[in-house]
Amino acid sequence: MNKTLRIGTRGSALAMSQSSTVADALERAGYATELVRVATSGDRSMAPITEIGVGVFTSALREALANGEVDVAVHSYKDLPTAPDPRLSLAAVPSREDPRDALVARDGLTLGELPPGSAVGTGSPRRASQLEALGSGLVVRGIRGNVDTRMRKVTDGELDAVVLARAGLARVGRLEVITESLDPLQMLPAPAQGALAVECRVDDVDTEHLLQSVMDDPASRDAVAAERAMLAALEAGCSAPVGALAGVTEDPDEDGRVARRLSMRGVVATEDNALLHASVTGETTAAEQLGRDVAAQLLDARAALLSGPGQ
Ligand SMILES: NCc1[nH]cc(CCC(=O)O)c1CC(=O)O
Repeated sequence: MNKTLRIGTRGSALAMSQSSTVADALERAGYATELVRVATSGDRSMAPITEIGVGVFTSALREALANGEVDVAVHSYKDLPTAPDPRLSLAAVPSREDPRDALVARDGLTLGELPPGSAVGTGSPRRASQLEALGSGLVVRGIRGNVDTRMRKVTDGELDAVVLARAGLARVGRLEVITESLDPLQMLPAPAQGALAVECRVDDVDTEHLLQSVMDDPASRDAVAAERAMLAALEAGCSAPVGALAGVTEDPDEDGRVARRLSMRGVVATEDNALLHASVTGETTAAEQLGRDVAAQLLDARAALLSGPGQ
């Protein structure tokens, strides 16, 4: 392929960093690239994410790709709607960044050190319900905006802390502001947090093969596939906040063959904000089924809870 690959990207610092990573990998492999900025409704609106809905950051980029304005689209995987777009192919899931959520707190404090009554900013119902479930008296405040806007609320003293994706801070070179990377035992990240989705048109097989061979990471792809399958199954069954994290380990068996195993945990909050957890382990070849198994366990636990004792 000797044409220049046009890579569609949002204009935010996070998006530019993500698309540059993809461009750099392609350039290193000997291909010419060009970044093309596409504005999205999510960038133009300051309304809470819970009101403007999923897909606000990704739909304009997907349209530009489907229309042929660009050849490649780079998304934060967790921002993509779970329904596949039949016009597009998920050509690559590059090696995932650290998926944990991160606390940025005043005076270097950790989550456990924040006194009762501390104001913690997040616009995410998933983060809010897991913070409240700690039982340490934290007061969750809704916030939005880019990384700098959110962190300024801590520097200005308006909030005691904010919770952000560690991957977002890593990508904009701000890891030093983190006062604690949150243990997934307490705070499960959003499904696919820290992963990128690199898409091309479904009929553009040359670009599809190129992206796959240059930057697909099967372990990241499988982990994220399990988490997203869990999310999709839960979306069908309830509208509650969802967290999930899968990991892939490679164990040589007795014959020296490498078995790739996937373990994952999931969490969902009930209407009255109790957390339900479930977990599963199995072969990576069944990644999506494993995700659906966790979702089924969570829906069963929720049904049992709602039907009450003795029924
Ligand atoms: N919801 C917005 C969003 N989409 C992707 C990231 C960070 C990078 C990632 O998780 O891949 C963020 C910011 C955040 O949640 O703090």
